[in-house]
Amino acid sequence: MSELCHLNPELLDHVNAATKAAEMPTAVPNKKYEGRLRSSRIPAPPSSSAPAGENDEESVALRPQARQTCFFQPQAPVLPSVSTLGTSPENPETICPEMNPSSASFVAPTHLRRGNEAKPSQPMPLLREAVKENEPERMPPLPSAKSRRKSVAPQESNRSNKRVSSVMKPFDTQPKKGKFGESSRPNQKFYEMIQDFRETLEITPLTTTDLIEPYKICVCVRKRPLNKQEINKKEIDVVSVPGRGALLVHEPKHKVDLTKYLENQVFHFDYSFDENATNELVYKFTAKPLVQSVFQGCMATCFAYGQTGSGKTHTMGGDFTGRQQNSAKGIYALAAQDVFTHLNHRKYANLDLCIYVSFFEIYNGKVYDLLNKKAKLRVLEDDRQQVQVVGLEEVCVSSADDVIKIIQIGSACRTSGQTSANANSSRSHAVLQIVLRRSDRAATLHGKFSLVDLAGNERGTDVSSNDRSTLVETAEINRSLLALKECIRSLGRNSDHIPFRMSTLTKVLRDSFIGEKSRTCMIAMVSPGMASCEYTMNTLRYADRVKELKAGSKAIEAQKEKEPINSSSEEDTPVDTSVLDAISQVAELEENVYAELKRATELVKEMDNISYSVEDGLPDLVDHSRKLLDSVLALQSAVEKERMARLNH
Ligand SMILES: Nc1ncnc2c1ncn2[C@@H]1O[C@H](COP(=O)(O)OP(=O)(O)OP(=O)(O)O)[C@@H](O)[C@H]1O
Repeated sequence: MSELCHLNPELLDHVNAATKAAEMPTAVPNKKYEGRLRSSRIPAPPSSSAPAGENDEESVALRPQARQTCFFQPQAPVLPSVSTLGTSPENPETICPEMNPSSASFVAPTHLRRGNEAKPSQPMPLLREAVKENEPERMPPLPSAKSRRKSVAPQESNRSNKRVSSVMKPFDTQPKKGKFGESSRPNQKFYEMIQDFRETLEITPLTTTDLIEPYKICVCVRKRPLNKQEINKKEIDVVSVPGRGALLVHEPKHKVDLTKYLENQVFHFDYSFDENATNELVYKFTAKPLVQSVFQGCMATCFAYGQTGSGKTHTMGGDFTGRQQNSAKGIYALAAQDVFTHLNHRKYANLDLCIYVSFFEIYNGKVYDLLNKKAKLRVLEDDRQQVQVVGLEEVCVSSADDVIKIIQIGSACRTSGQTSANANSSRSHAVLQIVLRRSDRAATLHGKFSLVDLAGNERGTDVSSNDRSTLVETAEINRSLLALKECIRSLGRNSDHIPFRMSTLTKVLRDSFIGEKSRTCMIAMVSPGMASCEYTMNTLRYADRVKELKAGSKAIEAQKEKEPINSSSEEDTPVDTSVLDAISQVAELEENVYAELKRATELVKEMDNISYSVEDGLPDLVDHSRKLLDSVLALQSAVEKERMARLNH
């Protein structure tokens, strides 16, 4: 589009003239459980013959509910205690365990014992296995619309459906309204369906006594509670965390005839944290094992990933009391405390280590030092592919309190000058690095822990309505998150090729993706509200992709091979990122031209000098003119590519 073409013809003339003058030839420069997650998606029931509007609410809910219950049976483990079913002060919507499913649509299997019942201990099978095994049985032919309510139970004749029918509640005795105390909330029906489903779940929240696995790549998920605003809006919570790494999203759906049903998507990660999990608990299973690895010489990285407002900063930087962030309660500070505990341990005393901290932000592919008034820094790669952030402040620290102060300074610097409406902190990646160096003259690197609060991943791909700067931001965020995923996947495969050059984020974290000494943990944060459902699904799919290729996850790979391929999977649908990539390319080349022009002003100053010698200065002029022309032509070509990409979009 012409308005996007920032190339000034005069600039080209200027460059061409300069080139001619220097007598040079013009040189033209020259990307579970549906899809991948398929096994865990509960597909929509076969299309009903029910006339739209007829007995809609009751009849509709029935079918999906029965299927959901069947689906979840095999994985219902026999587990110790239900805690999340209790009413939480933060989430008054949460159902009390003693509530009985009473909706006309509810079908609850008694064998799915509630957590407060006595159970034998038995490991929970992988959800995806359970789904697979029962897949043919969880979609019995549905009754006709008119007879639906009465005919469902007799039809439950196969193995899994027997279990379902054995616990069916008498429909007609059930109240139609106010079962969950609020008949007036928006999406009340979905709310009831979800609550009914939850009553079938075994809940096993992670506790501090659970085993911590030594993962090379660990991917986990954390659900935050509904916030005040969401509670005021009577938002419904569509995410359930049964524990043992499992998380469910109850996706509200409408059929063509407007009947409502849920698609319950199941994800399985290394750990899943529910809304009651504290930062300390999350820390214990995620970053804490990495601190130890750093003392053993590893390059460890812990990422907080998720949509804006999902809890990344709360997790990494600490929770808020009003506007005051409790920096001592975030993973940053908890890690710092552990670093000093290890440092003082006799096991590591002879290493003679010093601790350094740096804190920077990556916004639109540029690095800004948060410990030096957001000074813009350059990222350089040497011949040995060593990446340096030139001029980055590395502060020597002698206690965890020092680190906490640095976190406060850096966090304040990060958000300074921003209004909440214009906060770019959620559109930038914040990287806190805790570096262990030997106390020798060269301050030899021993280990490094990078803790990364990633930019919000909710940016869309609508290239028609947003302004250019938003598009550049979007392109950069998408690119860096894609690059990050690819780098972690390469690490998981032990691949020789790590595509770290794809983004500034992966460039500066290059050390973290190479070799045996790399350790990575990703905490995917999800918001529980129905309004965030799509973003939540995107977050979980991303995290699932990172996890699925974990090194040594042969069981998962073998399971995948057995699973049928669902061609409608969103995961497998290629996303057209061509426009955003083109925009991103233009932004990068524009920056190059700007840098060359700045250099030109330096040359002008030199020429102003009375002692300037044209003869001596000519090679510099030729060299610079050539570089300038190359960069401008490359920009011109990129602008043209962007125009074409937009036309084809
Ligand atoms: N686990 C949690 N428990 C209680 N409150 C939480 C939790 N997670 C997040 N919150 C609250 O939700 C709000 C948004 O969280 P936070 O700022 O951490 O989100 P974010 O993902 O970092 O967003 P952004 O990308 O915009 O920075 C904050 O008020 C935070 O205190």
